[in-house]
Amino acid sequence: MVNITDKIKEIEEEMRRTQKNKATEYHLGLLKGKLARYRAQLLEPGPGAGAAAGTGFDVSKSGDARIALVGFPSVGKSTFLSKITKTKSEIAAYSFTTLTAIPGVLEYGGAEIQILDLPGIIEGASEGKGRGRQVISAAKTSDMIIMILDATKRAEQRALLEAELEAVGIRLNQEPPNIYLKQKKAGGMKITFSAPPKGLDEKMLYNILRDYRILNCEVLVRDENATVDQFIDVIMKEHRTYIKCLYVYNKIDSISLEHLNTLAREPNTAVMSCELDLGIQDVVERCWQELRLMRIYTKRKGIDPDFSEALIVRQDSSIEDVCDAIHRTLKESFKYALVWGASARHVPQRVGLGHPVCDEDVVSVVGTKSGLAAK
Ligand SMILES: Nc1nc2c(ncn2[C@@H]2O[C@H](COP(=O)(O)OP(=O)(O)OP(=O)(O)O)[C@@H](O)[C@H]2O)c(=O)[nH]1
Ligand SMILES: [K+]
Ligand SMILES: [Mg+2]
Repeated sequence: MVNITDKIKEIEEEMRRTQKNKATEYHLGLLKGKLARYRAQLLEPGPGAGAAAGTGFDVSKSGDARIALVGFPSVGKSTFLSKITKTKSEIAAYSFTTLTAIPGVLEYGGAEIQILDLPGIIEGASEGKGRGRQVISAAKTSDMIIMILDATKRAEQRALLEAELEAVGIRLNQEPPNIYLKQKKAGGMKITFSAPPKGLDEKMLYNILRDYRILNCEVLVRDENATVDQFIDVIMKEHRTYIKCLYVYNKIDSISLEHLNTLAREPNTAVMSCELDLGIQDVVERCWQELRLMRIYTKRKGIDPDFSEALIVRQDSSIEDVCDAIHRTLKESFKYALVWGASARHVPQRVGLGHPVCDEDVVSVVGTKSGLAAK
């Protein structure tokens, strides 16, 4: 049996050899499609693969959100965890000091954010080198990734790590593509472009779909900048995870001011020195902004709201999510809610379950049975 890793290598090699031009773009598109399929197979726990193949570490999610610390060995992941949480994870100058996932809790803005310190990963992690696959699976379960980089190391480290995450279907700081794909039982392929993209055409999509044995389907490409890679991502939707990532360069105490300025200008990037306690609070604030968690204050009838304790809900939450956060059966007796704050057109506004809330809204839930108003 030919090993999947070998097949992947073969395709990557062929792609490197193939010159990119108008005549080869269909062939390259097909190769990309095959590559995506093999990579997904590689991550599926096969017979005898054991738990290490596809699953992460045995740490249950807790708190309002989870952030994973991902990076090469000895960049300072554990040092950072120890700075921002009460958890102490072993710190040392040698690689692979951390061998499992160590969870800590960051308290910020009334929220509890779980921070996952992970073992260092190395090149080839996506193919199973080291604990790479376990680390990556843990990263996939998080709401956000902090990619910690060593400011004293070569610039390629960032692209290398991105490629490892990319290879297992993690898409950093990207929105899911604006392409609709629906598989059907019959009727052939119906491919439509709402605005013809520059890098895609019907023949290319047709070839890839046929290679995936998707012969009956409806496709609508709504984005004129859509790429082949994005189209493959849509086919492989179940294997793709879209996650926010903040790139953090640590150890800036050991580089020149000039180099520091260059690093700090990269997109989605922060710089810090755990050793000198520089920039750490800034990283924490950037995380809070990226997670876009909302603080909702609840209020009982006739009593002032309690501003000392916020209910934390995720971005784009509605009154329904607020109810669920208070109690899982509250919705059943829900009549209406009164809302004060940025989401209310007038105060208080009487709203239903679908009403979207804003950060720092005050909400009072009114139920059909007595005693069910928000705590
Ligand atoms: N100069 C400098 N050294 C740092 C800084 N932060 C951490 N270190 C040192 O870097 C080394 C590695 O730190 P760790 O926190 O163990 O790194 P890690 O990323 O958790 O490493 P692994 O668990 O092995 O992957 C230690 O010797 C730290 O003292 C910093 O801001 N500046
Ligand atoms: K280390
Ligand atoms: Mg560590």
